[in-house]
Formats: sequence, C-alpha cells, structure tokens
Amino acid sequence: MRILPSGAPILRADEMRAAEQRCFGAGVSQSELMERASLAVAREVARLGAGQPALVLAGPGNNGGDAYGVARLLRGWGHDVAVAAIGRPTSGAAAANAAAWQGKVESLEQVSARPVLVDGLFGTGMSCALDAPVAAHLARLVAAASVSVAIDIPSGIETDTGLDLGAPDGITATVALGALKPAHLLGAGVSKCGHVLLADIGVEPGAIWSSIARPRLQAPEPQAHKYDRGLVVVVAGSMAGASRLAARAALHGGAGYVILAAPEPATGGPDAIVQRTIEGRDALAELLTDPRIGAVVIGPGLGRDEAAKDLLEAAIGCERDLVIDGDALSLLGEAAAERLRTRKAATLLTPHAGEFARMFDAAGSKIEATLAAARNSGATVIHKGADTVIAWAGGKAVVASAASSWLSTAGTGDVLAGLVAARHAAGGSADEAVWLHSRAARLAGPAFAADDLIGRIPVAMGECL
Ligand SMILES: NC(=O)C1=CN([C@@H]2O[C@H](COP(=O)(O)OP(=O)(O)OC[C@H]3O[C@@H](n4cnc5c(N)ncnc54)[C@H](O)[C@@H]3O)[C@@H](O)[C@H]2O)[C@H](O)CC1
Ligand SMILES: [K+]
Repeated sequence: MRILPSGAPILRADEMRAAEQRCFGAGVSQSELMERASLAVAREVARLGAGQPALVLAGPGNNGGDAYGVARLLRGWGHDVAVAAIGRPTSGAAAANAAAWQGKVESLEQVSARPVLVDGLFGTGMSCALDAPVAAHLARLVAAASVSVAIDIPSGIETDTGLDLGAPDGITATVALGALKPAHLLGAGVSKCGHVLLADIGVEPGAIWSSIARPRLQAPEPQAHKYDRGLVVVVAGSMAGASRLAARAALHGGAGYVILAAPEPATGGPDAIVQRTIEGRDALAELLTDPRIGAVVIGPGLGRDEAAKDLLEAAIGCERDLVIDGDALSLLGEAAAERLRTRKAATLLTPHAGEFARMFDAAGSKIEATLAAARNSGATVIHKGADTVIAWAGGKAVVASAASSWLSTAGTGDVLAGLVAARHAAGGSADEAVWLHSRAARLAGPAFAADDLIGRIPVAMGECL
C-alpha cells in the first residue's frame, strides 16, 4: 500500500507557481526557497538511501536547480555523489546551484547506474512527452537503483492530469514540494510516484482541493432515536441482490432505519431492514413524501426497463436527498445535468468512468471534469476509480487514490451507494463514505466479496470515533 499524505493541499502547476510568487513577494528569495526544497529532498535521500552511492539527475530548469542543491548537500554530508544532466539551468537560483556544484557533470548516456537515483530532470514544467532516449536512460537508471527518489514529481508525468508522458516504473518515493499536485493522485501518478512524501517549504498553498482524510465521527447522542441517525430508503429494481447490498451497507454505515422498497419482498438479509412492497411510480412517489427520509438510493439493481424509468422519475421528482448510482445513472445519460439542476433537494451521483463519460464532458483532468459536472448538475459527484474524485458544486474537491485494487469485484459499487446514503442521512459528507469504503476494503484483505466489505464498515467507523 503506498503512502500518501492525507488531508493535504493539491495545487496545479500554475497555482504552485502563484504560491511561490506570493512567497517571493513576502520577502523569501528564490535561492532560499530552492535551498529549502533541496534540503527536504536531500534528507529523504539520505534516510532512504542509507549512505549508498548516489546518482543525481539534473534537468535544465528549477527541478534541476533543486537537484544540484541535493547533490551538493549530500556530498557535504559525506555521501558519494555523481551528477548527470540534461542541458543546464541558465538563470536564477537554479543556475547558481549548478555553478556551485564542484563535481563533474556527465551525460545521461555515459553515466553508470548507482544504487541510489535522484530524479531532478523535470517537475511542474513538464510540457510534452519525454524524448524517447531520455525516457529510456531514465528507466534504465531507475531500474538499476535499489532506491529512487523523484524531486517534486517523477519526470514524465503531466502535473495537472497525471497523464503518462514517458515516466519510468519503479520510483520508490516522490518528495512533493510545498503541496501535492494532481500528478501525485491521478492517472499514471497512482502507480508511478511510489510513496508520496510532502515537504513543507514555507509556501502557503491556499488550496481548495485536498487528498482524502480520515473522517471524525461521533457516536449517537444518548437520547438519539433511529430517525435522528437517518432514515434511508433503497429503491429496488429487477436485481434484488444489488439493492440488498446497498441496504445492508446503509444499515452498517450508521443509518438508524433502512427501508428496502421493492416490487416483492426480498428473502434473506437482516430483519432490521424494513421491507416495503412498492410497485410503480405513484406508489414510490407516495412513499418518498415522508419528510423523515434522510436519503433515497436508486440505481443498484434497478435495471433499465420501463418500470425502472418510472421509478427513476418518481425519485428525481421527490423532495428528498437522493443518491443516484449504477443503472439509474445510465438511464439519465447526457440529460443528467439538465434533469438534476432543478432539484430542490441534494443529489449525490456515484458514477464510474464509463457512466461519467455517458453523462458529462470528460475534458481536462479528472478533478476538473468532475468539478464541471458538479457545477453543471448542482450535484455532489463521486467519480470512482483507482483515483476517486469527490467534487462539490461550490468548487471543493477531494481525491482518494490509495484504494485497494481488490475493490474491483461485483457489488462494491452497490455497497458504496448505500454507504453514501447512510453518511449523508446522518449529516456526514460524501468523502466520509469514500474513506470508510476504502478502509473497509483494506480491512477485508485480498479477494473479498462485496458482502464481506459490509461487515468491515463498522470496524472502519470505529477507527474514526
Ligand atoms: N519556482 C521556484 O523558484 C522553485 C521551483 N521549484 C522546483 O521547480 C520545478 C519547476 O521548475 P520549472 O523550471 O518550471 O520546470 P522544470 O524544471 O520542471 O522543467 C524545466 C524545463 O524543461 C523544459 N521541458 C519541459 N518538458 C520537457 C520535455 N518533455 N523534454 C525536454 N524539456 C522539457 C521546459 O522548458 C521547462 O521549463 C518544480 O517542480 C520544483 O521542483 C523548487 O522546488 C522551489 C523553488
Ligand atoms: K522530477
């Protein structure tokens, strides 16, 4: 499991540069800022490299400037350090750091591999794919190292999107400078950054995007009753199993009362789930007039036939907070934003990538596309995947990207939908549910079934009290 700072600020490249400018404006010199960055990285390299011979790769810009600083510090601490470079910084603190390096500088082609590799070729200035020879030499040198550390971002990952522009596999750890970037959490960054460590270099990020954090939950008040804790209605369709998973997840996710509204009573499952026989649009619309309902879930096992469409109409038309998942998202399709933005109550969507692409424009990074979807639909959007982005219409975004890959099994989405409804009905936020779902998966270990996940939710909640 990779280490990733939780609750940490995320900045795009331009936002990071603006934050650095604010720092300069406050009187911090560029060489001071670069020295803080170099010191943070050198300390991690000394720790992780345990004194083995190191090879520092230095690029033509400020990422390279950091690299020359790292090389100088390591050598000053007695480490055996070699430097290889692409180009040479020509201005500012980076040029000064390059000039202060007393040792020789080799080319990527001629330099021999060493046990410790520091990647200071490119950082937030990556603007296009790495030249193939550069990518090949970088991959060779990373593969030959027993420990490899990337400065700020592994070279070859696009800062704002996580797009792979030729980055090597196998980086041990990335030292993010000042703030996380989307590259540490999205796309190729999920697998290519290795462990991500965040170095504070005294820059005030001022970010409204952050990495997911463990939620703080409260036990129910002594005088609480089931409605206080949240009444969740799960609308069942043709595949009862999926809606039962969602209902059980809602129950174990803290809801005080769960109703499973289905055309015919489902057999099995906890008796604590209240079965209501509901057939057709009007009957469901009637049930959903109950003001005590904290959240309605529709989608798991709904199916996509006419009956399903009728139930979805009733759910969208009701004045209750609504979680829309799975088949219901597919039925909405590209009409989603228009259909949902007029709803008076809260709406939460839980699309995977395919469902998202059928509903919204996927342009830009996954964070920006999800934020645009939230703004256009007025809904909170949980855009699932190895990197899950939770975005609110007001512009806030939370990214979770250390989830267990064992979640790729049938029914885990149904569990998440029920959990989102339970946390919402209890007054919690969508990212709470995502954190609990991911933690429950970790606790369930390898090769779990979605049913096993449900039993771990209370354990995950126990870690948040
Ligand atoms: N701003 C500061 O004072 C500090 C910045 N920090 C570090 O600086 C980098 C960002 O540096 P920048 O000079 O903007 O860009 P890079 O060093 O990442 O790239 C250098 C340069 O390379 C060219 N380039 C881009 N892509 C390619 C490519 N595929 N092939 C060849 N050349 C390419 C382009 O011209 C770039 O300008 C940041 O990550 C931090 O590491 C310090 O940490 C703090 C002070
Ligand atoms: K780098």
